[in-house]
Amino acid sequence: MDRSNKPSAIGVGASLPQPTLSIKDNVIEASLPSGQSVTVHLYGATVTSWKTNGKEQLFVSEKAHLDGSKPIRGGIPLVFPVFGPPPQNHATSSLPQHGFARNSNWEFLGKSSSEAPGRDGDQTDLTVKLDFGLSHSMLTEEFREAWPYEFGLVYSVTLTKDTLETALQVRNEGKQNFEFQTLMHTYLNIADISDIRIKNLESKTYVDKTLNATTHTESSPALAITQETDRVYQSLDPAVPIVVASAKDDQPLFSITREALNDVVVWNPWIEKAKGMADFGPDEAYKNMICVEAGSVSGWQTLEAGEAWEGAQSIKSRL
Ligand SMILES: O=P(O)(O)OC[C@H]1O[C@@H](O)[C@H](O)[C@@H](O)[C@@H]1O
Repeated sequence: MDRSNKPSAIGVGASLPQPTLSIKDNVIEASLPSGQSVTVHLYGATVTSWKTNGKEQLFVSEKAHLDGSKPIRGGIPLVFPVFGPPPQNHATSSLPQHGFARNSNWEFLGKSSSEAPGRDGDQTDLTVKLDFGLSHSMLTEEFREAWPYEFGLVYSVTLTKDTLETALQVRNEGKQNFEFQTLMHTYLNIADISDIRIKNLESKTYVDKTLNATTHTESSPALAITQETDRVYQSLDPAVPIVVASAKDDQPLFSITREALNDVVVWNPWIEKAKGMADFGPDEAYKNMICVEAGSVSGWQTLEAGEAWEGAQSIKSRL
């Protein structure tokens, strides 16, 4: 993941095609000349579409609320500063499930283009990065009271020829330390849940939220999803990709590497839970999604006054 943000040398006085950007009704869309595109709603800075070769790579529920009345059911909602229901007697206790980042209005900080060396020698691959910001003063009064810390978030969404990268920087801009959890709640679009296997989780410890949060060790080298699944895999090596592979030919459909996000949640609501979610639809759509969520959620990150932390994921898709 090169997020060095080198300014584009091409395009200055040259006629090479450049990334395009559109901003309409609080929705930002960027496209690369090679055809890939990404869409981000300012509500939650939620990535709601990522297309490569005209194919949608992210799942969004047909019943998702896109009007800012509810976190968006699909794409990549961002979880911060607490994952799941907040614990009692903690600084996050008064916040809603998964915190406030996914249900706050972010600001668009701008677009930057950069060039990466092309795969075939002298060719250059363009990338486009979109930055979004959220800080204490932008929160609703209710959230400001529930979590009264001076923080700054910068969320960067970078589109390359074959990857989507999302990076979150958390800054403590106040005088007191705070604790946080964060997670990129990625809904991957798949043709059929019975045709995928999740690899590189074998021998890893996980908490099974469908079994009273008991701890287990993964025995499968290629995990099939055959029922409601809600597992928090812990202490993974972020450089080892989590691979969602096709069961038919064992080829990767998605490959996810991370930086400083050592936990991975695997979630599929399955039949009954899907039916029970008012914003999930159609009912059968649980077959077309798998959430593989890179995060830092099994403990708390403590951020001291003036300090910053950064975590990131890079999702590569089969083109
Ligand atoms: O319905 P929400 O708040 O978007 O959460 C969806 C799921 O998100 C997952 O990350 C959690 O592990 C699940 O327990 C939860 O059900």
